[in-house]
Amino acid sequence: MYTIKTLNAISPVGLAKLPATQFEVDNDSPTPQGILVRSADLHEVPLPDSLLAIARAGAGTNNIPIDKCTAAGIVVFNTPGANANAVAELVVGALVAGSRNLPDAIAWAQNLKGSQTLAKDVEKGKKQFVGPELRGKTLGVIGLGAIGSRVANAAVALGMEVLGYDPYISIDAAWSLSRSVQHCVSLGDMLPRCDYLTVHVPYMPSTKHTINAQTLSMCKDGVRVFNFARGELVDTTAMLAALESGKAAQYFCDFPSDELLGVKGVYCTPHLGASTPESETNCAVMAATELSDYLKNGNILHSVNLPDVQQPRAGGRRICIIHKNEPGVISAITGILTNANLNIENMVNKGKKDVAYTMLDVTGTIADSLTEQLSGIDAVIRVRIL
Ligand SMILES: NC(=O)c1ccc[n+]([C@@H]2O[C@H](COP(=O)([O-])OP(=O)(O)OC[C@H]3O[C@@H](n4cnc5c(N)ncnc54)[C@H](O)[C@@H]3O)[C@@H](O)[C@H]2O)c1
Ligand SMILES: O=C(O)[C@H](O)COP(=O)(O)O
Repeated sequence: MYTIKTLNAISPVGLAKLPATQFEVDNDSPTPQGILVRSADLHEVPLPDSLLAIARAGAGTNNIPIDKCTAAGIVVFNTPGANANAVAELVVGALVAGSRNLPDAIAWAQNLKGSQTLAKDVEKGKKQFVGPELRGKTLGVIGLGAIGSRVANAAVALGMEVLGYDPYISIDAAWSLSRSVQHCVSLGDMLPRCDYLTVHVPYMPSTKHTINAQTLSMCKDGVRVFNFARGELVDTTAMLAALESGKAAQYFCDFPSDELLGVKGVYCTPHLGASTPESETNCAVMAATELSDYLKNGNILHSVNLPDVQQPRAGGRRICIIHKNEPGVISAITGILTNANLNIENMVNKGKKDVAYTMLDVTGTIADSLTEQLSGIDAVIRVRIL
């Protein structure tokens, strides 16, 4: 029986992937083997020794202390692409809403309630909300992953000229991108040409303040900026100055902060990008499935800190070892298994940066001391025998 703790509301369709015969969901457990989380911040939360895996039902993992998890042999999963459609639709909605001044226009129309001259007021007042069509305008997309590529393709379909910047684009994302999206090799190549700019990169130290005073200065006057990725990607002080000077006309942001709220030209939504029933279900199902397959079978799919390793069971017992990615570990492991008179039926080893994962299916009698012997190898971080 595995104990799973959920730190945010996780869709019941996802939790149904953890049947009560094998899993108990106990949110008060001090010793869970698995955690299911959305945006709850785990940086200051103690990680118990019992914890084997954390599954983030969503894309961004900046709320999880990844290096600390890796050092403790805790596998961190996310759910790539599972909420991308929800975010992309919201961004397209924001592009239209921003361009046509819908938030201000709606608020203005609400204030007409009770007017005796409503129809006249409408016709007289509407000119203040005139805004440009998207067709023929230029959109810059920074980050062409699951979300950025969908936004770029949708903008092409709306008749926009689309510029894309992503020096690390994956092969899958590149294949899914419309051929009309123009490749920019630098932000300097893209920013001076954009009427609209949207950012879809993960938040990491290297992407902090991707939009800053310098990058904003390269933009066209009156640029409209959309940030449905992470608040930290945009330097708020620089953004507010750009709005004040007219360099930027609008800033749509899914991450409200006190400085942003109430400022003319700023439109904040309450982190709504993934908040659709479809995406909540997709993310929860994917996260629960990843967690279940790792806990029961040692298989790793969509981990952000360990290599993806999966293989069907080949009989006997399965030994799963997380270890440092350095020479001599495999021979030390196989030496111990040989001395223990165990036969290796199947074995796979993969590394990712400084860490590696070795999974072996063995036949023979496993002694109680085997976990301790394998854990005694200097480079070994965690051993599980399933
Ligand atoms: N508002 C929301 O509710 C919501 C929902 C989902 C995701 N997000 C955020 O959006 C981000 C992107 O999500 P995704 O599903 O598209 O992720 P993804 O991993 O599919 O795509 C990210 C892309 O950014 C690119 N990239 C990385 N560093 C870059 C850089 N310095 N310059 C340009 N490109 C760079 C990567 O190559 C990749 O193609 C997530 O990390 C998350 O922070 C927000
Ligand atoms: O990175 C993500 O997937 C989003 O920010 C969604 O976060 P949420 O699951 O808390 O809505």
